[in-house]
Amino acid sequence: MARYELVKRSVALITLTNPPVNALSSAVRHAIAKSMECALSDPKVTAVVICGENGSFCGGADIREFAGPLKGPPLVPLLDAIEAGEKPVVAAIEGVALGGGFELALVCHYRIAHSKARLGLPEVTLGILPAAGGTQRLPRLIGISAALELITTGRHISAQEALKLGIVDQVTEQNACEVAVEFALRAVAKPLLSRRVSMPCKPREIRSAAVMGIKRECLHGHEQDLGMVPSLGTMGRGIAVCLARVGISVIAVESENKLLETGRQMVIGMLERDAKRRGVSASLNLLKFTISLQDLKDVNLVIEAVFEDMALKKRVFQELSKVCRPATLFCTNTSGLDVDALAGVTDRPHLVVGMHFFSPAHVMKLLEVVCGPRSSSETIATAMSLGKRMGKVRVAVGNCPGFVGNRMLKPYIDQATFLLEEGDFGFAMGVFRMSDLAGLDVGWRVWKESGLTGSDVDPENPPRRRQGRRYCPIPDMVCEKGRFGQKTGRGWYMYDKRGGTNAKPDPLIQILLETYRSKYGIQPHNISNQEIIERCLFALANEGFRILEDGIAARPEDIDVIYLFGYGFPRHRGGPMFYASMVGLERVLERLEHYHQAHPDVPHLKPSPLLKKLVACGSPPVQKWREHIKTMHSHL
Ligand SMILES: CC/C=C/CC(=O)SCCNC(=O)CCNC(=O)[C@H](O)C(C)(C)COP(=O)(O)OP(=O)(O)OC[C@H]1O[C@@H](n2cnc3c(N)ncnc32)[C@H](O)[C@@H]1OP(=O)(O)O
Repeated sequence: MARYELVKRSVALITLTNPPVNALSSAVRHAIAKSMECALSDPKVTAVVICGENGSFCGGADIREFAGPLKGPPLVPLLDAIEAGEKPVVAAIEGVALGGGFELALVCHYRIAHSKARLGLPEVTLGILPAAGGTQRLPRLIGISAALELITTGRHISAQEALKLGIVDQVTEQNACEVAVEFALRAVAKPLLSRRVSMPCKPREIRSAAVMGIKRECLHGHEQDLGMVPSLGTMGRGIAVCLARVGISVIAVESENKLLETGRQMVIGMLERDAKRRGVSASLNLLKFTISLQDLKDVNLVIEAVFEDMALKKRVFQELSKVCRPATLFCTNTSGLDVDALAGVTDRPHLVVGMHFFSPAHVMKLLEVVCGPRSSSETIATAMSLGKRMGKVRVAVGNCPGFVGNRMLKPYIDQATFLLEEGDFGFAMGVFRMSDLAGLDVGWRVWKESGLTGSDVDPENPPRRRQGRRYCPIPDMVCEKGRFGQKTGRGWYMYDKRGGTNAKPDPLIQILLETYRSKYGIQPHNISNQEIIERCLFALANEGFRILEDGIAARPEDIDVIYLFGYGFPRHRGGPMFYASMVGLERVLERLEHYHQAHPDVPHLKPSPLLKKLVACGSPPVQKWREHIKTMHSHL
């Protein structure tokens, strides 16, 4: 199903032989895998050429196998391995490269096409989507709009158009295979990194990881021992489960034997339930629990998930630097702290990266991979690839307070609380339910740390203003009453019990609001649904535009993915940035200008320069915004 031969003494020529169009049957995939193994392990081979017999590169999946179950090696890991290989691979495309065949060509480091060749992703015409990397690699190669057009129409393109788009490196009238062999010989000395379309850098393989966390209670109970005896908290447990269920050995670190036993039982229970649901056996043998940091000395990677406190995290990383091997990667699970400040206390800042999991970590799909300015490409690639292995939707983001998701949340929540201050407490769901679920004390602690509230701050001097801008102290007042949300059974709403989920309006909150408004002479007025939506969502999107300008997210689609998978943004709205584009950027700008004029002390309502620029350029569609953004984070 594939012929393997050595030509020109050093080029492995792999010819697919599955007539009539060399489709990727299970036997062909198997033969490609075997041939690639030979080529990569044979020291005589310096380069590889893949071509198809009888003037056809590859017609994609073998439609004759569609009726039966999938057999043989899966295509995606095979393609990834070709791309990641250390010897240049050249695709010699004659006839057709369609569907999976085109995806095979995309993982080759170079593509030579005969002038009569045709390429395309016709999956959509079969009612499916390209699922072997085409939807990721093609946009990276030729940009989102050109790729989307090809993916959504399924159109075949000529070799000339492929050359113009940047899909192929050369078009030839001669035998494409012979041209490709010569090309491969010249490619031997050239670096491969930039030729890998999906990954600018090869990730490390992670076989073992440690997960460590410190619960809040431990923070207060064992202050002297911080960093020396961490313990596994809620996030740590979820992360440990995610790792073990994909076959990675996990050392979970606990602070003391009693907690060790509780943690062990909880993780084992979670893994067993998960395995039962999936009809597989639980991988309990991969788990080890310890109270000794010394046990981490040989792990490939550590995911620190200690309590969200910078001083504590720094101490943990200092300890880890002493214990772990110099090559061990350090990941911090923080929801907004400075990843670079943590990297700075280690002996290996280039090996430090943020992995922001969302709670519960074994359930929530989203993972923000936070790239610090000193994180190496390999470190980022490894975190992205590990996230993929864990089944996460991963988005690489830059390092700033709150990263993307939580940074955008601030203006959104601010607007909701200002609306609460001004008018009707009318949200049946939304910000307040979400805050109750997340825990109101989380934001309260952040505000205290940033000097917005707390015993050092005089709330009346001046009232309802902090750091020169409008400030609503109602959330602080709720927290001061010990109402931290669902976990305490009381928050913005009341619940039937601690940890309960059945939210009911609480008359005490209504009284608190009325007292507050009368103290400050606020006349409540009805606020239209339209104003609520516009102020909250346009402020959210406005911060998204700022994030794009700052190079913290590479593209608006990334922001939308974060909001869809991490923050429950309604799927049918497409995410905050897509929603803004659907509403119309001109309207978003006009409304933000209107609200900023009415609330000049709320800087988040001031339209961002990027939004203004896009409107001035005629409000291009989302996929074109990138062309108008100057700052791009080097890693994203
Ligand atoms: C594994 C990862 C999954 C990826 C998804 C996919 O790859 S989906 C499949 C994507 N590929 C296609 O949709 C290609 C469909 N085929 C065509 O468009 C055309 O057949 C062609 C390749 C452009 C050739 O067209 P032409 O007009 O020259 O010839 P025919 O249409 O008459 O086809 C000739 C014979 O080839 C058989 N054939 C075509 N494609 C496949 C295929 N993918 N698998 C198996 N066999 C294929 C076709 O059935 C004809 O056979 P006959 O025995 O002569 O009838």
